[in-house]
Amino acid sequence: MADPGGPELVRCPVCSQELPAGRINAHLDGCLQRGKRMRLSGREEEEKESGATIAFPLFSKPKIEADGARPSPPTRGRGAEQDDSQGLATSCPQKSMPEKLDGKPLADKMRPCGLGDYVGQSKVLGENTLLRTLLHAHEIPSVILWGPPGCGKTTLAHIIAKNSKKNGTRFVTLSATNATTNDVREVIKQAQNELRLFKRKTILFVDEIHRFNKLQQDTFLPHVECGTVTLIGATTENPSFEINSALLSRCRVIVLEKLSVEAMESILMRAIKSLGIRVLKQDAHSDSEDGSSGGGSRSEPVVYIEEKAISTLAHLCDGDARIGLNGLQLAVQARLATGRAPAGAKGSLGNVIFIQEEHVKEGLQRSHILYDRAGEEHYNCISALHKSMRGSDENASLYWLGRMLEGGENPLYVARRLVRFASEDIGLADPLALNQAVAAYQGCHFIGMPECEVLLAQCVTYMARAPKSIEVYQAYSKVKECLKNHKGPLPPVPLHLRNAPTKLMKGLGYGKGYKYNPMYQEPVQQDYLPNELKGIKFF
Ligand SMILES: Nc1ncnc2c1ncn2[C@@H]1O[C@H](COP(=O)(O)OP(=O)(O)OP(=O)(O)O)[C@@H](O)[C@H]1O
Ligand SMILES: [Zn+2]
Repeated sequence: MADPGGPELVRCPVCSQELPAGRINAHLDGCLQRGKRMRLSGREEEEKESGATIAFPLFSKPKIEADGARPSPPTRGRGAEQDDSQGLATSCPQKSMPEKLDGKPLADKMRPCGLGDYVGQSKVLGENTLLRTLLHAHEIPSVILWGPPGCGKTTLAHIIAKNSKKNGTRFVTLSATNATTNDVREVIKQAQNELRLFKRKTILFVDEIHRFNKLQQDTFLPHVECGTVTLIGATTENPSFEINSALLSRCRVIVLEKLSVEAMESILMRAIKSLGIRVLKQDAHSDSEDGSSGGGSRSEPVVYIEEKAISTLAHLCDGDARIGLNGLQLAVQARLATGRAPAGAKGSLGNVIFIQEEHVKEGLQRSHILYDRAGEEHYNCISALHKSMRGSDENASLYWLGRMLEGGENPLYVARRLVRFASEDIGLADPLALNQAVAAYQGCHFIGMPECEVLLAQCVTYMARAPKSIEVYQAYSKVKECLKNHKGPLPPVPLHLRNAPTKLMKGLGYGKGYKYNPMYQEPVQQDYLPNELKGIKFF
C-alpha cells in the first residue's frame, strides 16, 4: 500500500481528534475503553490473522464503526509494527534488515494489498473469470473461499473488501474458531443499523467458517439472503460436508488451489526484494541484476541468497505461502545472528552473509517439522501410525501421531483414519472403539487444533491397546469378492424375502411363504440367500 505524501491524518470517530494514521488504533483503544462504547468481545483481534487489518485502511473494526455517523476514517493496524508492512511492501531502504524482520511474521507483512501482487489462482481470478468481472463491477456476491492453508484465502478476502471501498462498504472480520453466536448477532445488528441509517453495506469475513456450528450458521443465513451482509467465508474443509446446505446454496464456492512451486518462487522473490536481499545465481558467483537494493549503510551486512535455496524453499513449503515466507524469515534471522562469513570467503568481505539451501532447510525445520502434507510424508506417516496401532505399539503410535500433528496435518484427516481403524482392525473384538473414534472425530471438529491434539492422543492410545479382530473386515471382503466374481446376472431376491406393500405385488407372490420369526417358538428354518448361493460362508 504505497502512501503518497506525508503521514495521513485520520479523525478519531469517538473524540474527533485528528491523529497520524499509525497511532489511531492505540488511541482508539484508550478512547473506547474510557467511553465503554459498544465493543465486540475483542476476539477478532486475537484471531490467527492478527495482522488482518494492517495494510488495509478500510478494515475498520466493528467497534469503530459502531460510532460512525459517516463512513469511518481509515484506520491502520494495531501496533507499531504496522509501519513495517507499509514500508516492506514498497521496500524500505532506511530500515536495517533486522528491523524489517522484526515484529510481525514476514508472511503477514508481505500480504498483498491488491490483485497485482496476488500470485496464482488464475482459474478463479484470470481474465474473464466471474470473480474478476464482479470485482471490476464492484459487485461482490457472498462467497465461500475453499482452499488449502496458506494459499491466499484471507488475502483474497481482503482484496475483495478493499475493492468494495468505493461504495464505502464496511469490512468486519470474525474467526469461527472463537467467535460466539452473540458476536455474530452483534455484527448483524450493526450491519442492519449501518444499512438503514447510512446505506452502507457490510462484508463479513468469517475465517475457518466450517468451525461454526449449525446454530451460528443459521444466525446469519437470513441476513445473507436479504443482503444485509455479504458473507465471505474461508475454509480448508470441503464445504459440501462442513457447511450447512441452506447457507451453501446462497454462496458461490470459489476453489483456490495449492500454490505451485513457481507461484511460491515469485512470492518468495517479492519478499527477498523487499528485504533487500541479493540473489546469487547458480552458475555465476555474482549477484543478479534484478535490481535488489542490498544493505544500506556500510556497517550493515549484505545478504545473499542462493537461487537453489529459494527453489528448495518453494518446493518444501507444500504450496503454503505462510510457511514459505516464515521459513525464509527464520533462515535470514538465524544467519544474521550467526552467519557472518569469514573475511575472504567466496571472495567476499566479512560483512557478507550467504544463505544456502541448508540454512533454509534449518529455518523450515524450526518453524515447521519437515512434513509434506500432500505428498509422500503424509502417506508414509499415516501408514506408520496405522501399522503401529495394529501392532499394538502405543509408543510408536503416539510418536507418529505427533509427527503428523506437529507437522501441521489436518486433525480431521487423522481422526477419519482412526474411525476406519476402529472397524477394520478392532471390529467386534471391542465395538466401543468405534464410538471412541467417532467421538474423537466430532471433538476435533468442535475444537480444532491445538486443543484437539489430546483427543487424538487418547484415541490413538485406546486403539493401540485395544484387542484386535479383522473378522468382519475379512468377511466383508469375501462378500465383495463373491459379487465381483459372479458370472451372469445376479440372482434375484427370493420372493419370500420381498416386501409386499401393494396388492399387485402380493399378487405377484412377493412375501409369500415368509416366516415371521417372532411368531415361532422353535428356530425357524428359512433360506435368506438366493438358492444359487445356498451354503456359502463369509465367516
Ligand atoms: N496467492 C498469493 N499471492 C501472494 N501472497 C500470498 C498468496 N497466498 C498467500 N500469500 C502470502 O501468505 C500469507 C498467508 O496467506 P493467507 O492468510 O491469505 O492464507 P490462507 O489461505 O487464508 O491460509 P489459512 O487457511 O492458513 O488461514 C499472506 O499473508 C501472504 O503473504
Ligand atoms: Zn479519540
